[in-house]
This record gives sequence, C-alpha cells and structure tokens, in this order.
Amino acid sequence: MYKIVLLRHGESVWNQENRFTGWHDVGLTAKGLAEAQAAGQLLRQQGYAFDLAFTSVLRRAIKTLWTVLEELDRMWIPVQHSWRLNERHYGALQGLDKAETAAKYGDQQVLIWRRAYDTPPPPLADNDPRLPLDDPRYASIPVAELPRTECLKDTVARVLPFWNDTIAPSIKAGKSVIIVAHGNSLRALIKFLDQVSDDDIVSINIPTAQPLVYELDADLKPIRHYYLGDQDAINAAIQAVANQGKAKG
Ligand SMILES: O=C(O)[C@H](O)COP(=O)(O)O
Repeated sequence: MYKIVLLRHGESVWNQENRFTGWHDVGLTAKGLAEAQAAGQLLRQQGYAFDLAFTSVLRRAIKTLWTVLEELDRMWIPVQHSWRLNERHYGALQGLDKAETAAKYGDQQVLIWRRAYDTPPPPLADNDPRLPLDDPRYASIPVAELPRTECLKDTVARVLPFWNDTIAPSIKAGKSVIIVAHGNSLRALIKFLDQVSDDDIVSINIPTAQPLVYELDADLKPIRHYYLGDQDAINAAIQAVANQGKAKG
C-alpha cells in the first residue's frame, strides 16, 4: 500500500480578496502562511516524512511547500516544479471578484465557470497583458499552446502526463510523496484517481492547506482517502470555498 499527501496552498492574497486567480502569481497572506505552518506541524505530529515533493510554478504553492518542509525539517528533499500542476487557467475571469461576477451573471453561471467539467470561462484575447508570453517559467510551452482559458477537462489533460510520467513512477519506486498544488489542479487529479463522474466533480471543493491523504494499492488505485485534522473545521472550510462564487446578500 502506498500513501501520498495532496495539499492545496494556504490562503492567497486573491483568495482573501475573493478574486479569480488561475495562473496569476499571487503570494500567501499571513493567514495562508500560518495555515501552511499548521499543516506542516500536523503532518509532523502524525509522523509523515517525505522523500520527494511536487509542486507548481506558482509562488502560493511553492511557499506553502517550503513552509511545510521547514516544519518537517525536510527542506533538503528534492522538489520538482511543473506548470502542469498550476491552477486551472481562469481565462478572462482572472482578477475579477467572484461574488461581484455572480451578482452580474448569476450564481448558476459562476458555478458553471467554476465547477463544470467541460465548460471553460471566456478566454483571454491573444493581446491580453495577462498572457505570460515572456515568462521564462513557461518557455517550454509554444505560444500558441499557452492556455487562454481552461475547463477542468483541459486541466485533467495537462495534469495527467505529469502524473503518469513523473509522479506515479516515483511512488511505485517507493518514494514518499507530497503534492502541493491548487484547488482545481487537485480536483483534476482526484477526478482521475477516484474516477469521479463529470456530474459529481461539480460538488467537490478543496479547502486551503488541509492535508488530504490518499492510500493507493499496487496499481495506484485509491483504497481510501481522508483529511487529517479537525473534521468539523475542514467541512466548514469546504463549504466556505463552495460559497465563494455566490452573490452576497
Ligand atoms: O484560481 C482561483 O481563483 C482559486 O485558486 C480557485 O478558485 P475556485 O475555487 O473559484 O475554482
């Protein structure tokens, strides 16, 4: 039996401001940093020690990982970064307030943009300054293939090669692995691992910085999964994520 830990980054500045973030590279808030420290302490108390870590190329996930590894006294382990673990690209919604967007277009439309499996948000235009054209971290992606928006199906399609080619072989080689990523890149991975239906994935929300353990069999099929920590607090955090896309009042 293998055991891996999935972790969404701690609260980011744009989480706090309730803005669609996607590939925008925003840092953690003080609360987000404290959440990451608490996650690291919890993992330490429960005896977790990792040999290898995977994360995105976005600072909110990287900083969360660093903080967890510091708490675990494991800052020395190898870390692999990949844009394939980035948050789902939020297209032209990136930067907009989620509740204001719901007030303008309706809660249902925002739920579709946030959670539908195969309906992407409106895309960025090719001349949009939010496209990371000269960003060296994306130099390996041909400009024409840089995402302008993504639905979860698109995110699954770009997360899976990294899982299949890099993460899964490491797990099978006996490495103890932590993956620190984002709400929707983790939903993409969970959809694949648990074979969640296109309808059921809509209601899965991932809270910030709560360690999610997956126990996997020899073929890396999930046996069970569970969050570490206080289950009432985790359920409240999950509900709060779901509510972020609703109009106020
Ligand atoms: O990109 C974002 O805005 C968040 O990281 C995830 O947002 P969501 O829960 O609205 O999909």
